[in-house]
Amino acid sequence: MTELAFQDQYADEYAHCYGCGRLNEDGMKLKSYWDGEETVCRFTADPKFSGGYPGFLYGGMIASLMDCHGAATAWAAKARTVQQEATRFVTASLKVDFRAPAPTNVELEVRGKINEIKGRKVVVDLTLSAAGKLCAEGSAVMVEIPINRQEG
Ligand SMILES: CCCCCCCCCCCCCCCC(=O)SCCNC(=O)CCNC(=O)[C@H](O)C(C)(C)COP(=O)(O)OP(=O)(O)OC[C@H]1O[C@@H](n2cnc3c(N)ncnc32)[C@H](O)[C@@H]1OP(=O)(O)O
Repeated sequence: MTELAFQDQYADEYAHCYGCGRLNEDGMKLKSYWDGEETVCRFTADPKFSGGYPGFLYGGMIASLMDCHGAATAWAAKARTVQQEATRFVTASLKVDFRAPAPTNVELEVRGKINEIKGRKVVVDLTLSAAGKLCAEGSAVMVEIPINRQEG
């Protein structure tokens, strides 16, 4: 049986994100999974996402990968620990330290680790590596959308 990605378990109304929404035809459709107590997302960036120098990814894309994987990790952590269906997490805060250039055309590995779960808030520690080399690290504060939020 193939494991379902976290993002593929979001309700349809939460599945339109450019980064990871399965229903966004133009998006990147990032997929995140458990790997023991950590989570992992793998993505190879097309050279069209280069930064100022050919062959290396622009910083906004690095942040975007960490952001979407962080939101998905928060969702999965809530589902696993509280054992209740989560709605969808949005990013309240994202901090990224860029440690080394990240290449395009090379599989990148984004990893998440739960730092804190408190009420609707989940804090996720994140890294992004290429071929085992750390390129970026940071953390995200993710907040779950209350069920009635969409109704105003
Ligand atoms: C976008 C929403 C539309 C909703 C209507 C329709 C929804 C339809 C589905 C949409 C699905 C979209 C999915 C998109 C996924 C992305 O792309 S995220 C995009 C970027 N992020 C955003 O646009 C979020 C904009 N910000 C917000 O909506 C609100 O500020 C937030 C994040 C929901 C938080 O507001 P809140 O619900 O009033 O929560 P609040 O009680 O203030 O804080 C909860 C906890 O988080 C902490 N916290 C809050 N902000 C911060 C911060 N900046 N730094 C550190 N800690 C913080 C608080 O301190 C608190 O912690 P504790 O005191 O409990 O320890």
